[in-house]
Amino acid sequence: MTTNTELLSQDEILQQWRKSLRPGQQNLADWEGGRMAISAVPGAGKSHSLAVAAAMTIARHQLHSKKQLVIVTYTRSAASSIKEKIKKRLKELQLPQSGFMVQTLHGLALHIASRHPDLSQLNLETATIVIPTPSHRIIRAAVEQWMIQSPYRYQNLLEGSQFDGEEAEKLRRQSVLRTEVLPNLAHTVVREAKSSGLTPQQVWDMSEYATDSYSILAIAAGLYEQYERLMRSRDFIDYDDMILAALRVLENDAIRKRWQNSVFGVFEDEAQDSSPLQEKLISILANDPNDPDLSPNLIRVGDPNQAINSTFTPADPVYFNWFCDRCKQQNKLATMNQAGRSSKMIIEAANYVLSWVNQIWNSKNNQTEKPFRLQSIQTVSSNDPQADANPESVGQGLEIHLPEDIYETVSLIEKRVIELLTNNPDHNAAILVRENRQGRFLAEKFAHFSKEYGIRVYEVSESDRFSQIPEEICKLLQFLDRPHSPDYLKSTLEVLEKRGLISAQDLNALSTYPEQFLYPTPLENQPKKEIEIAKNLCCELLKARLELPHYQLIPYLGMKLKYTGSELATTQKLASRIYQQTIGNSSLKSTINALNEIITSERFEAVEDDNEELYTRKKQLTIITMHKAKGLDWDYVFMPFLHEDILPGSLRVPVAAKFLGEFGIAEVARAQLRSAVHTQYQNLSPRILEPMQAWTEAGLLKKAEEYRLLYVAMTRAKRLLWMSSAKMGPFRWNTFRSDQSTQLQNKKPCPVIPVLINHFPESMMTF
Ligand SMILES: Nc1ncnc2c1ncn2[C@@H]1O[C@H](COP(=O)(O)OP(=O)(O)OP(=O)(O)O)[C@@H](O)[C@H]1O
Repeated sequence: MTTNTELLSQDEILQQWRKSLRPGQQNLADWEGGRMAISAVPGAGKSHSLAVAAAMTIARHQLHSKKQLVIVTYTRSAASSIKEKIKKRLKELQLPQSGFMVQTLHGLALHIASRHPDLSQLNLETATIVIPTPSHRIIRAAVEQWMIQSPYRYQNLLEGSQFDGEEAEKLRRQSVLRTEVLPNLAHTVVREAKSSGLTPQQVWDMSEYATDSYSILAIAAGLYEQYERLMRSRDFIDYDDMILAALRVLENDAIRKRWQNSVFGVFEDEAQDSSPLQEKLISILANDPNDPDLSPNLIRVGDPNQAINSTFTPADPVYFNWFCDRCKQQNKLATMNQAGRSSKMIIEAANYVLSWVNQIWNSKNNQTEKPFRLQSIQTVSSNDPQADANPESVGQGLEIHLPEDIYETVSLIEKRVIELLTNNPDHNAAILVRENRQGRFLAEKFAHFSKEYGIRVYEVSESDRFSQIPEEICKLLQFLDRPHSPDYLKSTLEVLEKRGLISAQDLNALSTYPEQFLYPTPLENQPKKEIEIAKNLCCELLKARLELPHYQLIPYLGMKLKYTGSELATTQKLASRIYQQTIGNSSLKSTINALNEIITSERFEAVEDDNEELYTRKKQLTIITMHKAKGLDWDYVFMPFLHEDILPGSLRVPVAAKFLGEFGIAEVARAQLRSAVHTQYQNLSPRILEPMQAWTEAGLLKKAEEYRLLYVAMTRAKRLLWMSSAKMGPFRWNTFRSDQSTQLQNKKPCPVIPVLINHFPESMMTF
């Protein structure tokens, strides 16, 4: 492709490039303008062809800094990789590099908002960007405010489906509502409503259509309203505020036209992950300034079958699917269905899973969309330009094991990885897990690989764990500062439970009366063993508070939490930083304040942009979650612990919150908002589902997404896809201890395992 291009004319080079693309990819290169959707399969070369088509468009239309092509991607690393590809192509054509801009959606929004601070009302000099998780203090404060402002609704929740007025139960329910149910609800609805483009007032309006006894949507609207008020008063902004700020700028006719005049068109990658608000922003930019009814110059490329963020972000593949359907009616939908990444066997397995899942989505579920868009992956043609496209399978290509237990799983993987990476040191391998705890367990078991076999083991979630250290320490210090606060006691117990130091139990019951729990009188019944252990641990922590100077408390707590080597080092670093920061004003309170500041402002920087090349080095075994594996590939992919209770799993009502009914309020609110937005999108009046109906819908959406996650994971493999489902495993991974003290239980395999074995009998490796 790059040979001898100096001798060719620009037209000839463009022709060559076009020829180097696969049939589906060529649609992108042939685009002349208007709206277009490209629905692609995993490994189809979306980013590759988007970059080629972008360079061709820039050349054909002679774009420049005042008339640019805007390319939008979802992560900063994807943005920089596409940018490099386009630059290289333009260089070949000897064209300047100024006719385009590659941005993440939020980067683009900030770019627009910061140019017009008066219109965007966004002052980046003073504003702090926050990610409001349920435990974030802004969410907690919104909940407290709401409780004061809506005593009647709060009382109604407290009474739940039945209540006999008993004091201890009342206190327990208060704790559950204040520290679990309402923060979760606030977090979910703020995210869902805001990125769907709804204001608190619009959620209030929707709630008028609801008929449930708690008025869940009215509670949601109230929480959202409080959140917005608090954010404004503290000069905080969240990610959606950036997009809203850009949209406010573009409401101004003259400014909007100026922006539209400077944008030739917009190409969007990973379009299945867009929220309605994001779609709105790029559509406005892509519109013709003089005729908004004209089809916008907008290409959206995505794979709806790889939408795996919809249960924790408001992205929803339904919007991209609708966009595809709209384009299809106008003959503007193209598909990229050839992919060169995987061997034929792996492609067949992935295709089979896709069609089987859609098939079992039986008539009872026919209200919800099917999990997958029906498109099967095809192998590429024999003259495909991709090197080693559809490589030969290694072993059986698909190998399925049913080990006796998770420990046998470990030895099977160990044997296979050592054999494969020793014989093929240029190749790489990954174990894809559903939960971080599984990854931790495997990383511990394989820690000796590097020394004994020269195989590097790289556990990706390690850095995530480090970023939780300040928060965990802070929670414990708050408890030491005010041990009689039920909230602080509960957060401490949660940390201890998460770290496997106490067993899983109803923490609300323990924390309702801190005094009684910490210092029981001899008259009280002998507590159960697990409660005794929790109590003793808490008392030990309190004792240390009296005995140690407070600057030594942080390393002490790190030790008590059984942090390992590098975690301890991080704790030490944290301690010395806090020490520096609080010199001259050193007290437990100032330490907590300093920690709080680190937690609020730095989470944001810790996100994203880890170097993806580190994940795919040769002779390395990467241990990574299925979510994080998206967009990457390895020669050998291992997927252990495929059990039905996790994949596809099901939604559960937490025991502590059962007094509210047989549904989770946050999930219900989200499903209600979602269906209301969908009906509005289709210009109908909002349809608000009944709570049980919404709960069922939420459960189906979760299952559908889990199956898509499985599909994403399977399609990461190039030469070997190794899957297993052990017969015995832990009841739950988050309370599992790897010292073999946890009793294992019988586990049911993920339903696709028997289906795959049945269809591909030669893949079954356990006899
Ligand atoms: N026409 C082509 N010529 C040469 N190489 C290609 C072509 N199309 C795709 N490729 C190569 O195929 C590989 C996969 O492409 P890419 O990573 O863009 O796929 P993708 O569609 O983003 O996959 P996924 O969505 O599964 O992550 C890349 O190495 C890319 O360079």
